Amino acid sequence: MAHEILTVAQMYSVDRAAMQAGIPGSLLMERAGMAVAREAIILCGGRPRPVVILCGPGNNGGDGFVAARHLSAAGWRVRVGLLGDRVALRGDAAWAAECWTGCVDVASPDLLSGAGLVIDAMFGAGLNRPLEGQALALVQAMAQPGLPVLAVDVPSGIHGDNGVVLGAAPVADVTVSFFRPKPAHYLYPARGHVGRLVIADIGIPDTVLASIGPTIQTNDPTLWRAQFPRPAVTGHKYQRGHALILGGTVMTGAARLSARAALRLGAGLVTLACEPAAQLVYSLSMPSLIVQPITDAGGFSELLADPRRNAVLLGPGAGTGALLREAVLASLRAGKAGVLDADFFSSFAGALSTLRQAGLNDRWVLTPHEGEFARLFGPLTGSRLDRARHAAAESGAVVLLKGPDTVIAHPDGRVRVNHNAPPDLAIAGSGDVLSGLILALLAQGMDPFDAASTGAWLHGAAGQYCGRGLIAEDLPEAVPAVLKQNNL
Ligand SMILES: NC(=O)C1=CN([C@@H]2O[C@H](COP(=O)(O)OP(=O)(O)OC[C@H]3O[C@@H](n4cnc5c(N)ncnc54)[C@H](OP(=O)(O)O)[C@@H]3O)[C@@H](O)[C@H]2O)[C@@H](O)CC1
Ligand SMILES: Nc1ncnc2c1ncn2[C@@H]1O[C@H](COP(=O)(O)OP(=O)(O)O)[C@@H](O)[C@H]1O
Ligand SMILES: [K+]
Repeated sequence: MAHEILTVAQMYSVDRAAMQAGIPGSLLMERAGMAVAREAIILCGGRPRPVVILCGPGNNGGDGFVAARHLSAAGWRVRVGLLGDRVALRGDAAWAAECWTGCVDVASPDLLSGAGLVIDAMFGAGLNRPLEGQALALVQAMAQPGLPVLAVDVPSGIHGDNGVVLGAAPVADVTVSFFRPKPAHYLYPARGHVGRLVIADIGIPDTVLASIGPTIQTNDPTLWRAQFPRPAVTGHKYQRGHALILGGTVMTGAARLSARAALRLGAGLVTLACEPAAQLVYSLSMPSLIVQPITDAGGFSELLADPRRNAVLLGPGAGTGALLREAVLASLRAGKAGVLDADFFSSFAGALSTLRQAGLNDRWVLTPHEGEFARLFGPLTGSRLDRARHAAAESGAVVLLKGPDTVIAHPDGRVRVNHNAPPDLAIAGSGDVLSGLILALLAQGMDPFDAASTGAWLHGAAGQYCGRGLIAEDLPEAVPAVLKQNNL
């Protein structure tokens, strides 16, 4: 299964490389339009419906003309509406329009009356400004209840790279794109407009990717299955890593959730360090948890001195006092691997250089949600993907930017987009479970970028497994079933 996501610029390079390899652009367009026609037939259960195809002035419109020809040949009643002037069509789009022998109307909202399906072939990769005028009116007209929409490449109005809606965009039932997906197919808000995504093979050989060097991937077990830690037959607990968590005194639920997740995902031992006032809460919560009372950061440093304690989680429920700050700096200086989450971001707001000086590097995973992200990194611009990548480069650490489209970025520029998380995960404590999952994988020696990817995916899978009504406590308990289900 292919995991690459290509930016619009990379897709244009792919196009050029395919043509240099001797595949004419018109052939690519022919196959693209055929794929669109095929998916329209599937969408309508094989029963022809009156279809309106709205074609734009570029090659996206060209795909529409090809689809029109194939649907018409299959016995469908096809009306084509063109946005712009027919004589202004160029290149392959002009060729595709010439091959269409039916009539071509001026694209207008009236055309849609009586339609059983609309194919949106107005703008794809070439969208370069917000929709207005007639294009905007057409998108608004597509929002009729009960009118299915099939989008070609991307719903018109969606920018392929950043997932932003420029003005307006239809909410498609199906989007048919070609060769590889674009970032917008996975990033919100665009993802909410894409519907079912079909990536059609239009005969571009995978070999063209060698010269492109894609850096963005969709997150999936095939990327990290081979690195997933499994207990050795003759292994003992110390070979499965010893995770260390700093627990707070007031919000004790957070660190308990993290600890539970770390234990469930196979960390050999989990120690939770806390002030004596909270010791009983933690001790009584989980018999398998080791609880170590500490009175200050010196006590935490003593725990760090044991090299077997190889992975540290700092932040969930930890409060924003001196203890957390000093524990973070001591852990970085000690050269541990770990996860920095939750209260860590308030404690180190705008203090990236302090963290870097203390030794923040790619053994560490930062797991902010949008608000926490802005606290540490400031108001960065660009897509979530751009911002996570920028933050990873700036911090030197792996950055996992949480959300329905969690983005995981490595400082070397690699990025993965997670896409299996159900909205049921948007609940208190859910992020604490995620950081505990990643901690367990780091403790077991997994590469931090893979650990973050694996943690995000398992978190999404656990959310799906529990379904509606889940609470954060359910997620660690779902881990054994999810591992079994996925043969991990
Ligand atoms: N391998 C591949 O990738 C393959 C790609 N293929 C297809 O090619 C598509 C890309 O084609 P493309 O480059 O011609 O761009 P496209 O999306 O048609 O738009 C450009 C036109 O829109 C105009 N325009 C832009 N924004 C506008 C706005 N807001 N409002 C109004 N006008 C606006 C812009 O006008 P201008 O900026 O010049 O004024 C220009 O005329 C791609 O999405 C896929 O469907 C397949 O055929 C096969 C293989
Ligand atoms: N709409 C959503 N769909 C899917 N996952 C979501 C959605 N909203 C949040 N999440 C996930 O839920 C978790 C919430 O984490 P966070 O905000 O840190 O919660 P908490 O601090 O209460 O633990 C993150 O893993 C995030 O990716
Ligand atoms: K489109």
